[in-house]
Amino acid sequence: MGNQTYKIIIGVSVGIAVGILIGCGALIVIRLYKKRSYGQHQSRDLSIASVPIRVNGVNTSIDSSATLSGSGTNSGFQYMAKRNANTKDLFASLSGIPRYSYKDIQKATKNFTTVLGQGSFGPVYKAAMPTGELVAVKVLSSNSSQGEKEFQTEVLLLSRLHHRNLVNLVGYCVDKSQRMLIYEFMTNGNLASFLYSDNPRILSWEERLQIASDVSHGIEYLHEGAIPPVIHRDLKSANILLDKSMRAKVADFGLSKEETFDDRKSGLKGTYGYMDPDYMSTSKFTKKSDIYSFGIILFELITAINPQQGLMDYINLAVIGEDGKADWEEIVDKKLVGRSNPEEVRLLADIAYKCLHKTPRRRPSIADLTLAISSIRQRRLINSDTLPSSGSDDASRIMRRIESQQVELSNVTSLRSHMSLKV
Ligand SMILES: Nc1ncnc2c1ncn2[C@@H]1O[C@H](COP(=O)(O)OP(=O)(O)OP(=O)(O)O)[C@@H](O)[C@H]1O
Repeated sequence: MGNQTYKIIIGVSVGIAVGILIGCGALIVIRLYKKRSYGQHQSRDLSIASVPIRVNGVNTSIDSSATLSGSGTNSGFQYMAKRNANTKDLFASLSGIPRYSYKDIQKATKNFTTVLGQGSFGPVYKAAMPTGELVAVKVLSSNSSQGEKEFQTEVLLLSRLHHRNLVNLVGYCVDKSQRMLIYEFMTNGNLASFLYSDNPRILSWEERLQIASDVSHGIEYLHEGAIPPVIHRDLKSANILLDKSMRAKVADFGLSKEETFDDRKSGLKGTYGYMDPDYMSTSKFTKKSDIYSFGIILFELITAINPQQGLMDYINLAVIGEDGKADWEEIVDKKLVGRSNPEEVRLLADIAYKCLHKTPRRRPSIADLTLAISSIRQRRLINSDTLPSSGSDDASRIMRRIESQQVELSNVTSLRSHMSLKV
């Protein structure tokens, strides 16, 4: 009897021990499996995030594993280039857009004679392709440290993103050490040159509203049309290009460059005057940082004051008006006085100001902004008989107020530079 009980106890104990062992083993297997599939999911996300895919219906999907090494210092192209010395073929197969030889471009640019501009990437030349199509050729300077990476980003991105408000990439050149990007030609150059240079051509209020609307559509496509979404990171008036009908397109994405801010090498990307203060303090760049930059562009359209030369001070002066409310009339571009509808200016400035909210999540989304801008334009169509509404008395009163604001602004700016000299 005692012996029987002893055997039962041993049997039950062995059974429990085996059960526990099997249970632990199963747990370990499940955890390992979960970890592996999470890792695969993460790396798939990374590869997708580094290569946005357009949603225009054309099947341009590429093997995302080709870009897996896009994270870190090696881009997908570099990784593939190591596996295959023939980089030209790789670009062709990955981007799906035409590749040209150096000789083709040399001929099309008439040996690089007509310079359209100079960016941090290198010079931009005008060219005529054999089909007669006019294009702009961006030549990557050999001393551009960020250049190769930016070049690859631009080709990968732009070959997938197509929208009427984005500057189209129509070709590229990879020929020995030469790297060039070929874009559709934008006859009227960049928006900044209309606002800040001695350009005699004045942008009308209607044109400014149209430009605001075009840009918001371009950003809306990047933020909400592309899968996964694309954040531009360097929205500014110099990156808004105008075609022959003064319709605007967003340019230069993928080419965001390392810039120093406040003379400190910070690794922040973007351009001083357009950078979201929240991004500068957290280093976290979101769609709402693009919204901030778009708000600055809207204020540029309203005021024609350069963000790198006191635009924010100017805006703040208007906000601390006598009654504590913003007085946007005081900051409108002098060239628009008597030629714009003050109510429309106020509506656009209110929208722009919301984009600058210090808390990113309280800034509007690009879809909200597109809608708001289009409602100003619709309102304009409905009320077209009654515009412009400011009479000549009104106009000279507004002009005097703008002038006094500008004096105030130059006082603020000189006080600031005086103080920074002392520090
Ligand atoms: N597709 C184009 N059509 C016509 N002109 C162009 C085109 N692309 C660029 N340009 C001209 O060349 C200039 C330089 O362009 P690029 O994009 O290289 O530099 P950026 O945007 O002005 O400066 P950064 O590179 O520092 O941001 C532009 O300001 C514009 O005037």
